[in-house]
Amino acid sequence: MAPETKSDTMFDTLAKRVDGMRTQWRKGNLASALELIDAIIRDVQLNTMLDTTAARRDPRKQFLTMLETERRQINTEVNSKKNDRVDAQRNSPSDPPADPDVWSPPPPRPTSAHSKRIPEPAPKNVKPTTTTKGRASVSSTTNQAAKKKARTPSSNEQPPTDGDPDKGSSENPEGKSEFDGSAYDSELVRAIESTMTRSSAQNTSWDSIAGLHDAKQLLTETVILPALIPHFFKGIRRPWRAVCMVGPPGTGKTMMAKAVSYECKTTFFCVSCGDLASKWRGDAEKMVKLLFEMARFHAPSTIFIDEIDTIGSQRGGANEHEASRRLKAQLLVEMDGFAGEDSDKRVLILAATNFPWNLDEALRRRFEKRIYIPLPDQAARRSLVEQCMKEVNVADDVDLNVIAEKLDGYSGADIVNVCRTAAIMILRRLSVGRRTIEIAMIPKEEFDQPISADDFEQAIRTTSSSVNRESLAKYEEWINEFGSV
Ligand SMILES: Nc1ncnc2c1ncn2[C@@H]1O[C@H](COP(=O)(O)OP(=O)(O)OP(=O)(O)O)[C@@H](O)[C@H]1O
Repeated sequence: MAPETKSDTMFDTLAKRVDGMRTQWRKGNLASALELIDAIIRDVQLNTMLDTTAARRDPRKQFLTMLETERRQINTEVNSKKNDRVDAQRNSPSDPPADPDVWSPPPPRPTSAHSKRIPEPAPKNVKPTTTTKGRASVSSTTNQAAKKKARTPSSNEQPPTDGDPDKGSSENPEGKSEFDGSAYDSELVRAIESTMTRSSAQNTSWDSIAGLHDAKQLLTETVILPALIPHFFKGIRRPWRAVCMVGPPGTGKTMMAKAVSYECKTTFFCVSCGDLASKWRGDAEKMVKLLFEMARFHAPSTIFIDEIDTIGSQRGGANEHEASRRLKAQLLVEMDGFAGEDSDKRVLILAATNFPWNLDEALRRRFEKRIYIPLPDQAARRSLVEQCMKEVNVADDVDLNVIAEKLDGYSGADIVNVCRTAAIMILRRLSVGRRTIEIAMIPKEEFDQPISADDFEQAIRTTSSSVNRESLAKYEEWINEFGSV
């Protein structure tokens, strides 16, 4: 039997998540099933690990196709439920209207019918599933949705006209807004949809990020305060709309973007430019347009563009592909276009790059704020180790200040890695001289032995920092020249 690879393990984990999603689906928790499947699709799309060998490429693609087909089926169920509800309301006018903000679970269905309709998970040897093209729509439960609901026209009012800002949208019977993507290929709408996380599903808070006080302060001024005291952020004090985070890999740039979205309760769109530039090469320009359109529709929104350097690298170079050129041009147009919009349609762009020196000059200028997300300092390292170890026993002889000192030069992601390694050292110790079955028989309490200073020592020795020290000087040089805080 072939040895298990990392991508096998990953497929297994994904299969478990698919099972969880299907359980929600079976129970009729469609909103929750949709959120779960969105997250799975996004992770599969982002997870290049699943693509590491040519042999895996097809299963991954088929897995995605299968997920997308299921996603459409759930959406169809959502829509048919809405229609049922409308019909029911029409037929019994004396009934009080259902509260649109309250999700009422549908009656349970016979399991047999469902097990027939929902295909069994087969992520490892997925059978190809045919995709259907058609109109796709995106639902969201943002604050904006509630605002839109408040101004829903009555049935005898005219639908929005060309000049209406809600053009391209429609209201469903629950009062939640739906983005009408009929002008675009449904594949594109689905791709953007899978990058979107509803505000209620965000779970990264400021407190979960160790250190980075300056960056947090700037982003608080940029996004959180303008939402709280809009009267102050007018005219010359208008809030910043585009911030670029620059720094070594694994320092928390993505976490910062998620936390901003969480703290501000905005709809979060997370796109990787690597994906835009490669997977959607022919359509990347349209993708950018659609992304901004959807973000405006679901405003307040945060668009997080990772690896901005791969799309925004120096223009006009000999290697610049025509498609990349058009993609960049579209991004510039969109960024200019939304700059003057009112606060009701707030869309914040947060970008991240590990290679700021590759950024196109015009694009660099559009990011009004360019901030450095450095390696964690001593206090941040200590706090991160403490945070990582809060679920496990740490021996009294462990001095977290000493550990933090030894981790100088490590990124946040490296530190998490070291802590995980230290935390499983106990398993390595207990495994010595034992067969697998004997390890399985070890009483649970034995695993609860505290993690010792020696465990940390070994973990640090075997886990190197992923950050190249020479590159640190380069970041500092760039930020001194182009930084804006
Ligand atoms: N300051 C931090 N506080 C807490 N956790 C952190 C911090 N920095 C990094 N991490 C950990 O590292 C992981 C990776 O962080 P993240 O993806 O935000 O880094 P990044 O800067 O966006 O990396 P890249 O540039 O490679 O995309 C996080 O999931 C988290 O576990």
